[in-house]
Amino acid sequence: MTIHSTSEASEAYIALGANLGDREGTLKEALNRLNQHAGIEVVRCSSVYETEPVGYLDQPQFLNMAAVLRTTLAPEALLHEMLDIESQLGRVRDVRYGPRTVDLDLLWVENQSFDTPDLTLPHPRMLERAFVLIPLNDVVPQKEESSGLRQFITAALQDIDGREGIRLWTTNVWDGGSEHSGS
Ligand SMILES: Nc1ncnc2c1ncn2[C@@H]1O[C@H](COP(=O)(O)OP(=O)(O)OP(=O)(O)O)[C@@H](O)[C@H]1O
Ligand SMILES: Nc1nc2c(c(=O)[nH]1)N=C(CO)CN2
Repeated sequence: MTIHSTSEASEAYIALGANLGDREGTLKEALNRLNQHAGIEVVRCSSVYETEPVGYLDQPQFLNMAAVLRTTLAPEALLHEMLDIESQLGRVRDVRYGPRTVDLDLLWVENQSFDTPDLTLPHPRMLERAFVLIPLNDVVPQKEESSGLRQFITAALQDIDGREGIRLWTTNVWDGGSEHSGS
């Protein structure tokens, strides 16, 4: 049986990236669409950073950011909504690690781990990628001892090669959007 929602809300951390079209506008629209879902509230956003492409190099620079959601959706259902929003915003999957109008990755959900063909949680590559870690560091509380996420980030930040290829784009990308439709 698949559980689509739970009555208790959980905190979920996501990464957003975009390197085609109106990158900043698409990131805002992805946040609006998440927040419009009755089971999802966007609680906090990082700054937006412009980053050099990693992995597949022959593509435009990305804008990357992270956000904290509160959600009553189970992780599989949340990922389903995120993939749906990627498609609505013109994401086409062709080149692995290649250009995209928007990429939404589910990084971490409190007290949850998954290892299925469709969902791995925590996200297996999040601690290797400065374009994920630096925005995530903005939104994870400095003194969060319970989940362990803060300790993982602090340790991983010490292992990455500084902030080369990562520039601040804007500190304030999202104004809260239109009303959240949940209670
Ligand atoms: N934690 C997760 N967050 C997002 N997608 C995930 C996760 N775990 C598994 N997936 C699966 O990965 C698939 C491919 O995702 P996607 O095309 O965005 O990968 P990518 O962005 O090119 O690479 P990467 O996963 O390294 O960021 C999705 O269809 C999804 O089912
Ligand atoms: N700078 C940067 N490089 C990438 C990114 C991204 O979001 N930012 N996403 C990728 C596919 O997951 C591959 N490479």
